[in-house]
Amino acid sequence: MLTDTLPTNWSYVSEGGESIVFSYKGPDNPLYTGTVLRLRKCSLTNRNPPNAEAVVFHEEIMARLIDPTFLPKIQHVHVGQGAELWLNALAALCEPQRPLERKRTDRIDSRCQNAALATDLVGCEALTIEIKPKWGFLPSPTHLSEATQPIKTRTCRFCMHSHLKAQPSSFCPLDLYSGEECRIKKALEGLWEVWLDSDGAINNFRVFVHGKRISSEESSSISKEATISALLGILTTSPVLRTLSRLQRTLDALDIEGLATLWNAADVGGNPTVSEWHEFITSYLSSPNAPPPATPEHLRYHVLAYLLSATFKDCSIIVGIASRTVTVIDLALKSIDRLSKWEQLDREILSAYAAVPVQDRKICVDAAI
Ligand SMILES: O=P(O)(O)O[C@@H]1[C@@H](OP(=O)(O)O)[C@H](OP(=O)(O)O)[C@H](O)[C@H](OP(=O)(O)O)[C@H]1OP(=O)(O)O
Ligand SMILES: Nc1ncnc2c1ncn2[C@@H]1O[C@H](COP(=O)(O)OP(=O)(O)OP(=O)(O)O)[C@@H](O)[C@H]1O
Repeated sequence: MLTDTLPTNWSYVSEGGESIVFSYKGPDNPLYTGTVLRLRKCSLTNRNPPNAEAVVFHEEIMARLIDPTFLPKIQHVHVGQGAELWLNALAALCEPQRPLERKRTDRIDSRCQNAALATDLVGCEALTIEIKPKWGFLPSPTHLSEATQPIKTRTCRFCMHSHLKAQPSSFCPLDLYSGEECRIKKALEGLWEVWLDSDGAINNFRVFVHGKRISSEESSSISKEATISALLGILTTSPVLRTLSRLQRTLDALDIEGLATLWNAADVGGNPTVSEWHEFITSYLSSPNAPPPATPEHLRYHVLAYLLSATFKDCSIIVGIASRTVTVIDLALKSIDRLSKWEQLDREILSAYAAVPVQDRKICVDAAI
């Protein structure tokens, strides 16, 4: 039980929209040494399932799509007796280290009895880099409307979304996923620039030194050239980015536009059970490049595929510089009730980008087309 450890044994690492993560720094313990603790946060927008379900999804479903060598080991843990007190103490301890914008919106969910322990990917190395690579493909034109087809097949979703958010960036994910050394280098330099310019506010690049996230103001403590060169050597030889873009692409065969046409004609249903996920994965793996036709009777297949694609579009990788390891994190299950949000966001992104004069639009090159 977690409450057998002291809240002070856990040191704040980082957090996302749904979870907050701590690294174990207490006395040697076979259960906790070398692990991080992932706790659920509570906010008005928290839609993720409880951690127990998230662990099953990770261990059973994700492990069928990504070689477990490239995944952290995750296990479910009970917080134990006195959970609320223990979690409140941890919440108070970490508050000074949390980013302001996160403090304003959420906190550790101190009523939650469940948590997850995962392999600590940043605490055991001198230098680790976290990259959120986002969408790694241009959609096939087949299911796009006449209006969006010329735009979506030239500029990638990340570059258009950055325009909508008024966060111009020289980083294009398609460079990072390209498999070509010079393009990956350009992407890494773009990420480095974004890190420096946004002071870490943009979440695509994070740097950890001995398990502590460093701010861009501390960037002089590491060498940019040496770090990019090491990252380049690791990423060009690892299959992880290729796997992620292949999964994203093959699981999103219709684009949200084609999927929306289908769901307007049939009922999407509720969130899948674990056994439905297993059936889906078996069907997908039998012919990943040949999905069923885009007809209402295959809506459920395409919806499940799109949900998984969304997970892979939003995950991150952690690269251990000395260990030369690449590990995929944040493979969180997305809820079916986000479909209409994604359709709406797609419309907003496209309408903002359509207003950019054609000659000023970015041309993103999808190496796999
Ligand atoms: O839609 P996107 O591409 O902005 O992705 C969201 C992410 O935004 P960003 O990567 O900053 O652009 C967003 O990241 P941040 O919270 O901005 O760090 C979340 O990852 C969000 O997923 P969830 O609500 O945590 O399940 C992500 O939402 P989903 O699209 O996965 O629903
Ligand atoms: N196994 C791990 N080892 C070390 N650090 C980790 C590990 N897992 C997550 N982290 C750190 O904690 C942060 C938050 O974790 P995670 O991305 O899983 O949370 P999230 O709330 O689901 O994120 P998002 O809102 O982006 O979906 C990560 O960005 C990473 O910096």
